Formats: sequence, structure tokens, C-alpha cells
Amino acid sequence: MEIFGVEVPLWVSLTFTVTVLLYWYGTSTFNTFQELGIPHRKAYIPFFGHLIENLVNPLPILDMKISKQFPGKIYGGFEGRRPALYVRDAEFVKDLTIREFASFMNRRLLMDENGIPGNHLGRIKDDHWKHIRTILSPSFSTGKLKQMYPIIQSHADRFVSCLHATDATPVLIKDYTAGYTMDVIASTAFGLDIQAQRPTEHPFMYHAKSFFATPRDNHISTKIQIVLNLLYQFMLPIRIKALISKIFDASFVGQEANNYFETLMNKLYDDVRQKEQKGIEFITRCAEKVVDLKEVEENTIKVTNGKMWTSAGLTKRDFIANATLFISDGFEPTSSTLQSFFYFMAMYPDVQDKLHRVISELADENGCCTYEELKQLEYLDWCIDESMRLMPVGMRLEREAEEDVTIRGIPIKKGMVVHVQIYCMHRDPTYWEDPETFKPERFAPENRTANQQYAFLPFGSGGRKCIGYRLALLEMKVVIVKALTAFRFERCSETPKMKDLTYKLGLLLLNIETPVKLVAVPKRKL
Ligand code: HEM
Repeated sequence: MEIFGVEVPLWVSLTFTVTVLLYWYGTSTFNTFQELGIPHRKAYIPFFGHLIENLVNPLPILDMKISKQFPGKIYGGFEGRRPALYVRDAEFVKDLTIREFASFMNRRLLMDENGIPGNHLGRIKDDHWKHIRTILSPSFSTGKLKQMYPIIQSHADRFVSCLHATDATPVLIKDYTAGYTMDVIASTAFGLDIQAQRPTEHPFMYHAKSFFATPRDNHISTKIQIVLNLLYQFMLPIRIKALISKIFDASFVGQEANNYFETLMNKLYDDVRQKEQKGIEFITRCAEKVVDLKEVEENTIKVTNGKMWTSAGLTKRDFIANATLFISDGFEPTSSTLQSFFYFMAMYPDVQDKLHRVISELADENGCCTYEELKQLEYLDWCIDESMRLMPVGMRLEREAEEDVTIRGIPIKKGMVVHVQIYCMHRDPTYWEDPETFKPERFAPENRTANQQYAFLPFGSGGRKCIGYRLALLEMKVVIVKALTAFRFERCSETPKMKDLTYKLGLLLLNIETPVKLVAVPKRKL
């Protein structure tokens, strides 16, 4: 082929044309924010945008660094070709999650799996989500929590015995909070006593850990695997990923964990249906709602986002997916939050002493008090809130625009993802005086300011707020009251300083990477 009188081989001109077309397509969305007049980060890498940077850096650190460049608290960026809006303005967040809830009801889907994860409350959409949320919500009512209270207390006693066995030597506190949380989940949700606080790892615990693909170690090979996995999730279209995950074990949750819980839930379902005496567990309530799609009236059958469901109850698939909700969403956030809490107690001994005084005025020598009495411990509430302010496990909330909407003058296009930067908001000096310091008193009613309401969202906001937050708070309070009655948590030479804490890679949860070692010094002999 001749171009401007020069002979160019056909393969060269074809390669050139394809490269130009690919470059054009790979960058064609990169002017979105310029056109909308929204401050943004310029993207240069075709197809990737800022994705690689997002995946190879711990998100809280990156979010804090970048957000400093945007004092207006709202800016655009690119996750691959897809425009995403990053927000840390409390008033904007209020409108996004409450006033405009109907347009931002859903989270973005990276996978359209048919197994447990794809049908779980956190991932389903629109009317399907509303229907399942309505069925599950009563499982967290005051009445249900009161029924669970003695069970939770017995696991908290076990937590105290396990710590006594450490003989005041330094321990990785997360091993203990994880065991406790899992014991609570297995018993209150499934009626199982899996003894997760024992040193041997129960298969239930082993598979539960992979629900959030929580990295098991800090090896470089593990990090590469995480980054490749995230790249795969972001870069390929959902349909292609669905095909690949059918052929290989490429689901969000490993196929092994999926199969384990599917088999277990089927077995528990059969047991529950056969039992005459109904238990108080979450699974019993879910099992009672299961209906056969072949037997329900046709007008109750709906399809949302490719998923079939019925307004007459739960399908077996909905049942299996949502029965595991305690594990997939309840386990890691609660055990991590407890880890942070005990860490802050050791780092701020004056706060710990004050909290201990308050607790000992109310609870007996075993840290027992009634459900109602627990509510009177407002200083405990402030300490937990302050701990979640500095270490919010849900470091970002995610919403996807269902339609074009303008919020506070910012136009948001249909399909755009909005990330609420919880970690940044919780440490923003506009909302919090001296934000890096642990000061529970800032949560005393007389110290609260109006603009803090939507700048403190450890459990999210609006209709999609954490469904299990009341249970999470209860199980944390019970174990804290018992643990602080029995021990004083102290630093040791292996306890990291706050400025040295590093975080694991990942987009969902704030996960401390630095091993957090503490000493639990008994207050009295058993
Ligand atoms: C300290 C512990 C916990 C923290 C910090 C936490 C935090 C969160 C956050 C930030 C969200 C997103 C909310 C939003 O998008 O507005 C969420 C959602 C959710 N959480 Fe929790 N959570 C905790 C414990 C639990 C427990 C114990 C359960 C279940 C037993 C649970 C079940 C869920 C579910 C199912 C969702 C999705 C709700 C929906 O989409 O309707 N969480 N959680």
C-alpha cells in the first residue's frame, strides 16, 4: 500500500489503524468529567484509567492522598474506562443515600454469579432487593436480639477463658476476635456450635474466611494474585466473566467455599423443615419462607436483573444465598472492628481505665449485665463509635446511578458509580476536631455538631444501610464488657504504633495488614 508516495506494507497499516482505534476506544470516556464541569483527575492509560493505581495501593492511604487535591470534596476518576465519582461531602452523601435513594438503590455489580454471592442481599437489585430485605429485617428486631443475648454471652465467656489461657503473653488479638465472632454467627444464625475459638480451624471457619477473599498472608505472590483477580473483575464484561466462571473456578468467592456452604445450607434446610420444635436461629426463619417456584401463582414470579424470584416468599436459591449473609457480611467486619477496639484500648490506657470504671459500676464480677443495662453504658457507645470513626471497616460505600440525576449541582450520568469515601470523611478536620486522635468524648451529645450526622457512617446510610448493625453492636458490647472486666489490655514491644499501621490491598474492607499484638493482663485469678 502506498501512503504519501511511500510504500507501506499492508500489515503495518493494519496494525497502525487497529492501534489508533483501540486507543480511541480505550480513552473515549476520559473527557466525561470535563464535559460535565466536574473537577477530576486526568486519566492517560487507555482502558485502565486510574485502575492500576487503585489496585496496587491500599485504598485508605490513596484516598486520603488524592482527596487533598480536591478541597471541594467531590471529584471524578476512572476505574478502567468507567467514570466514577468520589465524594466526601456530608450534605451530598445525605442527598445521595436518602433523598435520591430511588435513583441510587443499587451497588455496582462486578460479577453476575448464579451461586451464593450473586443472589445475596448486598448484590441483588431493585424490587428483588426490597422484597428480600423486607423478609430478612425482622431477624434483627429487639425481640430476636434479646433471644440471642444468652447465647452471645456464653461465647463471650469462652473468649475470656481463651485469653486467660494466654497467660499474659503477647497475642494476635484478631485470632481471638475472629473466633468469637464466628462462634456467635454459627450459633445465632445456624444453631451450630463450631468451637471456633479453639486452636484447630473448623472447615466452617476456613471457608468463611474466603468469603471476602481476605488475604491469608502478606506474601508478594498473594498480592499479585489479588491485583490480577481485581483486574480481571474490572476489565472484562460481566457476560464474559460469567462464562469463564462457569468453566473455571473464577468466582468472587472460591468454588470450594461456595460448594461447602451450599451443601451445608441444604442439609440445615432439611433439618429445620423436619424439626417440630422450631429454633430461634436466623436460618429457621428463612427456611419457613421458602416456596417452590412451581407451586406459587404465576403473577408472583418476577425477573430482576436476570434473576428469577417470587413475591410469595424465598426461592431455594434466595434462601441459600441469604442464609450465608451472616458469614459473608457479618464475620470480617465485626472481628476487625473488635480488633481495632482492643488496640485503641491498649494505646489509650486512660480511656480504658475510665471505661472499666463505668462498666464495673454496672456489671457483676463476671462482666454480666442485662440486655437493658447494657444500653445504659453510653461511654462504651462513644468508645465503639470513636473506634469505628478511625477504623471504619466499610471504608467506602458504593452506589450506582439508575438514571441521570443532579445532586447539589453535580450532574451524575446513568450507570456512573459513586464512591462515598467514609475513611476520608471520618478523618476530615471540617467535621472532626483533631481527627487523628482517639477521643470518645467527641460523641457525647453536647459535643456533636449538626454537620457530623452524615460524616459518620460506619454502617452506611439510607435504605441500604447495614442490615446487621444492631446485632454487630450487641455482640461487640457483650464481649467488651466481659473482656474489660477480666483484663487490662496493654501494649508490648510488638504492638505497632498508629502511624506504622499498614492496610491490605482490596476494594471492599479496611483490613489492617500489620500484625496487631497485645497483652491481656488478668485483673484477677480465675
Ligand atoms: C462492626 C460490624 C459491621 C460493620 C462495620 C458493617 C458495615 C457495613 C457497611 C458499611 C455496609 C454498607 C452499607 C451501605 O452501603 O450503606 C454494610 C452492609 C451490609 N451488612 Fe454490615 N457491617 C457489620 C456487621 C454486619 C453483620 C453482623 C451482618 C449480618 C449479620 C451484616 C450484614 C450486612 C448486609 C447483608 C449488608 C448489605 C445490606 C443491603 O445491601 O441491603 N453486617 N455493612
